Amino acid sequence: HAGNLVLGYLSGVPTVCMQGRLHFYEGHPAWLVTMPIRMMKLIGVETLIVTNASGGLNQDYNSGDIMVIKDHINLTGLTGQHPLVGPNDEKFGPRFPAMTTPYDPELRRLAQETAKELGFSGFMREGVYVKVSGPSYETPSESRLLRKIGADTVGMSTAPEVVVAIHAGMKVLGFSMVTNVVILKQDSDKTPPTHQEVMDTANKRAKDLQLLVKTIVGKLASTLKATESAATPAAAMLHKEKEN
Ligand SMILES: O=P(O)(O)O[C@H]1O[C@H](CO)[C@@H](O)[C@H]1O
Ligand SMILES: Nc1nc2[nH]cnc2c(=O)[nH]1
Repeated sequence: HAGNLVLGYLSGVPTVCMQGRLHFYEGHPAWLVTMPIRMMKLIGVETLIVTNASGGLNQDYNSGDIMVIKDHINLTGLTGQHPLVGPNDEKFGPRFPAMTTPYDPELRRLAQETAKELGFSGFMREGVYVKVSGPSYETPSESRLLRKIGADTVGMSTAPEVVVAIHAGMKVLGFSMVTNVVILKQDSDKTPPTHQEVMDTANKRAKDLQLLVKTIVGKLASTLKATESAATPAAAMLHKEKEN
């Protein structure tokens, strides 16, 4: 991961883009992993679009599919590594935030509609993402467990960032790209996952996901109050930059 924070305009909308993210398995505590989300909130970001690479637990899924995230299971959060543990900062949100609808239904509908227009329907899905700690990939028994509790894809990120975004009142849209189909059976003759496979599949599908996100952001432009004004600190900074 490049580790850059890129500020600019995407389809005319002031945008902050993270080139890479922090992960819990790298040794960072959950609150630090999600710090960039709070930073985005403070500079005026209203909508968060998250993407990830994941293993397909749903055996109908293929490598290269893009799943619109309908809901998540924050497994590490449920078991104690929750990003909001510690004193609550009321400036961001309440002590006990609801997580009933973390992924905005209107944005999900827009994503599916846009994907259809772009001819992407053949590889679009909608389902549930489960976040585990990693860094090891799952054993077949662990994968069957995750499938049984209702997950369609599995990965090592995203859910903590989304929880912090929802706590702070942001709208969220999420995409999970299936980079490998998870092995559910013991003694399978299928090839075990590798990070190289994950990166290769992600790179092959990257242009499609980029176009999808760019088109969605373009459609959102008319509804975002910051677009043509310097309504937020980030937008103000970018407007100034544009004028110079
Ligand atoms: O979730 P992202 O960061 O997209 O990446 C996924 O791919 C990596 C494993 O190959 C893990 O980091 C996992 O979480
Ligand atoms: N935990 C997990 N993370 C992934 N990221 C990409 N593929 C996978 C996978 O199979 N399991």
